[in-house]
Amino acid sequence: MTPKSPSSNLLRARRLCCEREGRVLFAGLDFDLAAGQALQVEGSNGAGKTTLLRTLIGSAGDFSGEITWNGQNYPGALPDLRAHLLYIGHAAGVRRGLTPLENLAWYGAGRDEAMRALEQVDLFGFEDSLCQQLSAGQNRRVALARLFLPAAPPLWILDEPLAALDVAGVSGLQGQMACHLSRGGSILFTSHQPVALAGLDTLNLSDYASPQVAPLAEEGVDVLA
Ligand SMILES: Nc1ncnc2c1ncn2[C@@H]1O[C@H](COP(=O)(O)OP(=O)(O)OP(=O)(O)O)[C@@H](O)[C@H]1O
Repeated sequence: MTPKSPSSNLLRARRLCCEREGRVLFAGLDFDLAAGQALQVEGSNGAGKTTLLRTLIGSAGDFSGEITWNGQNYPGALPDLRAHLLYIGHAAGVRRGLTPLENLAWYGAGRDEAMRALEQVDLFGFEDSLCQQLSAGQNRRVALARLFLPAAPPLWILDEPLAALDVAGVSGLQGQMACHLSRGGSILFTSHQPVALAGLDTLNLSDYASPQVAPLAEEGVDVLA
């Protein structure tokens, strides 16, 4: 197989619609994510941000519309997408019975590169502590340390990466995101906080929300005041 240049990496959605429990979360959603581009998915609680991300990584197959990766349609594109993807979900994917070093080793990192990544997220001295003994913010930093490994894949999909981080943590992560973009990587992420990234594009799910059918106050139907 001929290796693709970073500039050929492109995630694209057209007329994307997701529905949960009979409720349309978003419909008619279009976006392109190219190499070197960052896209922040915005929307209120329950708008469907996590659902969108899980759909894009192939964990939720119930959607209508079209998603392509490098020109190939889902679900056929998913094996190649996953080979180029680093996904950090809401739950961060940290194995709490392991140490930070062991967590990074699970993702294939050698000790030296894992130590360097843990230093970057200010976890030096905690590398051998069990994650279950670390704070919420420190566990988030363990998850985010994967972004600081030299072999980090080109496409990052991150669900609330800034959650639980202190000011220095936010600043360090923003710096690493900028560095990734400058190397031709791409990032799609959610955040309820503003993120300082040059050239950041936004995708607000409220622009794609369908009007919901209001409950009818029919005779014999109880409607809460
Ligand atoms: N597997 C599922 N089964 C049923 N309903 C679901 C499922 N996944 C999500 N939902 C519903 O879809 C809606 C959107 O959820 P989602 O987690 O995508 O929102 P969000 O925009 O990420 O919210 P938040 O900002 O609070 O994290 C919610 O009402 C949720 O209950």
